[in-house]
Amino acid sequence: MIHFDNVTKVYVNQNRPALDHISVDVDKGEFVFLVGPSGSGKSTFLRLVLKEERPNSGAIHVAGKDLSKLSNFKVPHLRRRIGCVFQDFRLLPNKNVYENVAFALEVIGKPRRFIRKVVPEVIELVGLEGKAHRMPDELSGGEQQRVAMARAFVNRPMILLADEPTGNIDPATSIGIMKVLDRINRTGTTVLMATHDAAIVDSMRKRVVELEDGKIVRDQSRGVYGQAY
Ligand SMILES: Nc1ncnc2c1ncn2[C@@H]1O[C@H](COP(=O)(O)OP(=O)(O)OP(=O)(O)O)[C@@H](O)[C@H]1O
Repeated sequence: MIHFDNVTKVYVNQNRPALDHISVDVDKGEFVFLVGPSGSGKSTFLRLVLKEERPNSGAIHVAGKDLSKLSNFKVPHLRRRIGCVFQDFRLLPNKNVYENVAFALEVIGKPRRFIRKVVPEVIELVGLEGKAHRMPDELSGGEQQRVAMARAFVNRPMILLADEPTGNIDPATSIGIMKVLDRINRTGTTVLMATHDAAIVDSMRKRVVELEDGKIVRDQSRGVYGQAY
């Protein structure tokens, strides 16, 4: 589903590569944690998957497509098939829960009847039933992140990228967020989550890919956050 072959990314005006000869394969339906210190290249990895950045060398395939051969006008199509969740939720503040989720489908031209059917289903999947008419500022941080996950998932993406989704959320609430991500993963969506949250990584026991200075220093199935010596 995601295939990096000897990928190097050096940002303009940086002498050190953000990613340095990275090769990794993520299969369809996998759940992978991307861990590593600040600046190790996690966000760069996610941006390359979305073709928000281009590598200096190496090849990237996402869902069978060679991103270097994907023309600019096809990039939005790729991004439609990849849901994204961020640390800071990024909800539309003047739209309620239902409208925030529905908007993701409206902008890609889905019919109203379809939207009316699937939005309530996804709101229920993330555990927000009964809160569809709340505005973002009437929700807790954990609830806002559930809305962001519903919005990312409502179009049934093949991949969900999550960049520090529990970064602004207390530990007890984070467990609920991870249950939702796990539920999304169980529908067959490949989940790639960059995180510093050791407790979450240790409790989930999923594949862990660790970056350090742009290099993969560990790739462990059913892994933990820190190195298991
Ligand atoms: N747009 C950019 N321009 C120049 N350098 C950048 C840019 N984005 C990231 N970098 C550099 O690339 C390296 C990797 O950064 P990246 O954001 O991928 O790390 P990260 O592991 O996601 O860090 P964090 O955990 O703090 O989010 C760092 O040295 C960073 O300073």
